Amino acid sequence: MSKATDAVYHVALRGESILTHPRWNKGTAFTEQERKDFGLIGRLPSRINTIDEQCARAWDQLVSQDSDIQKNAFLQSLKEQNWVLYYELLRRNLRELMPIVYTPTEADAIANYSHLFRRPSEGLYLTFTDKDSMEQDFLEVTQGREIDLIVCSDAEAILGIGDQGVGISSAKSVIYTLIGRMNPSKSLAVALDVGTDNEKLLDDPLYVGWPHKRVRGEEYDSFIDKFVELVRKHYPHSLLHFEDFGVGNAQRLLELYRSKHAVFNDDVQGTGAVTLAAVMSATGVTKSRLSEQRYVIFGAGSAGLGIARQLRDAIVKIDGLSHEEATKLFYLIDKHGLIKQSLGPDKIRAQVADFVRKEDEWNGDEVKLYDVVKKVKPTVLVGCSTQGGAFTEEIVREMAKGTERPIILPLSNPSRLVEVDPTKANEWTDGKALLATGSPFPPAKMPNGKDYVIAECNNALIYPGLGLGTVLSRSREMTDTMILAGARRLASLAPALKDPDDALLPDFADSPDVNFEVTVAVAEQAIEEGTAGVDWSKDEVRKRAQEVIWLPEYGTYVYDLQGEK
Ligand SMILES: NC(=O)c1ccc[n+]([C@@H]2O[C@H](COP(=O)([O-])OP(=O)(O)OC[C@H]3O[C@@H](n4cnc5c(N)ncnc54)[C@H](O)[C@@H]3O)[C@@H](O)[C@H]2O)c1
Ligand SMILES: O=C(O)C[C@H](O)C(=O)O
Ligand SMILES: [Mg+2]
Repeated sequence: MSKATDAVYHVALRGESILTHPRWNKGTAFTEQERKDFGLIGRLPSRINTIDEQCARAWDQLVSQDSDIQKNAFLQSLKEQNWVLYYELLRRNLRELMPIVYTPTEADAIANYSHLFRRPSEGLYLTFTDKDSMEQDFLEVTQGREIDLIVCSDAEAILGIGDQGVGISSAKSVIYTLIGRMNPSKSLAVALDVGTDNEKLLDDPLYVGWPHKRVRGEEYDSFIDKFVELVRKHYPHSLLHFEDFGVGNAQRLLELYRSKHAVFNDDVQGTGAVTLAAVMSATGVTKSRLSEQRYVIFGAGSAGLGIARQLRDAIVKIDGLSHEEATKLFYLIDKHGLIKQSLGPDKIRAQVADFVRKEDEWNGDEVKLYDVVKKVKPTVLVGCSTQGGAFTEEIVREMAKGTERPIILPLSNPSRLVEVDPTKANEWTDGKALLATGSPFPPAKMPNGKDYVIAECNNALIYPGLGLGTVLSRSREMTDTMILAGARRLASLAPALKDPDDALLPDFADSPDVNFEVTVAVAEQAIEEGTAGVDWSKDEVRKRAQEVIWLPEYGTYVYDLQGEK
């Protein structure tokens, strides 16, 4: 592992410029020598603090904030001042602070982006009206930087809260550093502002984005294409991560670009991968195979379809069923009920065509979730519908009649949109349900009085590893088999495999080590299948993965006009 503490950095910034640069600022931790060399003596109070003392001070200030959203804003401003302190504070308190910087609080931060706005987030804003100067604007922000990872969003479907216009979220790139231990200088968050159809934002005089209806169709496509081409031209080896695009674009853009560049759609592929790992873990508990399950997926949008495809492909690959046989195990439900032939093309998106059920199996127009559960007797029920409370007591109890250990994964975020509160699902199934949720929830009580830990089945548990494995192996593509390798590695680390009463997935406190393993698995697979741009042995993959780890430690600075800025 790299030891930043021993690292010596040559830095070309002095005085105010180094104190206001979040990558280089150490605040009161600048040493005596550094204060002399960088012109800081008169700019800092005399006492030199350790990182421990700085963390203690920042923690006291953090806990004095009244609400989670204020804590989120405090941490955001800490990030703008001092990356090492920010990431170290989060690293030390990962479990407690993840829900503040990420889901669920991040949903509120994005929804209130314009009102909480103090200064632009570090990152790049590309607005439709400035499309002609896009390359210049892109280079203005990126020039001279080595960038491995670009996280972009057009904010049309932010978690389950819908269209948020220009609410740039650096939360997803923060996770690459926090959990993936990636150097934050090497990632870039990009807001693609193509307008918004959110009337509340359009009517809000304080809205900071482009107050215009969303651009769609060819104009939208050519804007996105221009951006992707810039990424390909200037950062051909980068990973381009798409986040929270609308359902009409997520899968479509992924298919359009995935053979040309290493692109990744987190909501489709990351969610598919983490859910596969959760189901593998749960079927480990029930000692059954993936191909022996009956799957009901409630909400057939980006996440639902990604999950269905990922599970289906794993069944083919691992259990050897044919594509058709595996597809038949799935029942997808969207807002018009079960996806079946009679709904017709208006109500069935092209992407779900594979999963359309035959009409002769079903009567009636719109078949509701309860009726599907009653007839199909699913063993696995997944929620990604944005419909809080949709898995009612009646539905959960009906499911429990048809299977001994119902696997119930209500994945919609943020917390208030969860399809069923896991405590309730546990109660209604007498502690039999195997549960994981998209947002963090407290443990439920088992009938024997023990806690049942609710695993967090959130794509953040795996996407940093999927991304870093792709970047590390210099792959031009993130293939389905690379993703499958990452999901299988994650599943192999599930606590429930050791103790069936334990959580279905590893805790977020362990997520850095878990993602390290995923990174290694993805890179190994890329090398084995020939997608990688390197040819390393397994030992070397592990060694290289360790070498690129970035830790939030200051190191020693030497003032050097030729140094880094
Ligand atoms: N846990 C995770 O890691 C994770 C990852 C991705 C998405 N999600 C969550 O899943 C949810 C969906 O995300 P998405 O990106 O797929 O959004 P999406 O908009 O692409 O999909 C939502 C789907 O739900 C359908 N839907 C709406 N009302 C419904 C109803 N009453 N009954 C059945 N279906 C209905 C919509 O028609 C749409 O197809 C969000 O809440 C999101 O936060 C969780
Ligand atoms: O952002 C998250 O917490 C997970 C996921 O990407 C989502 O859109 O809900
Ligand atoms: Mg998302």
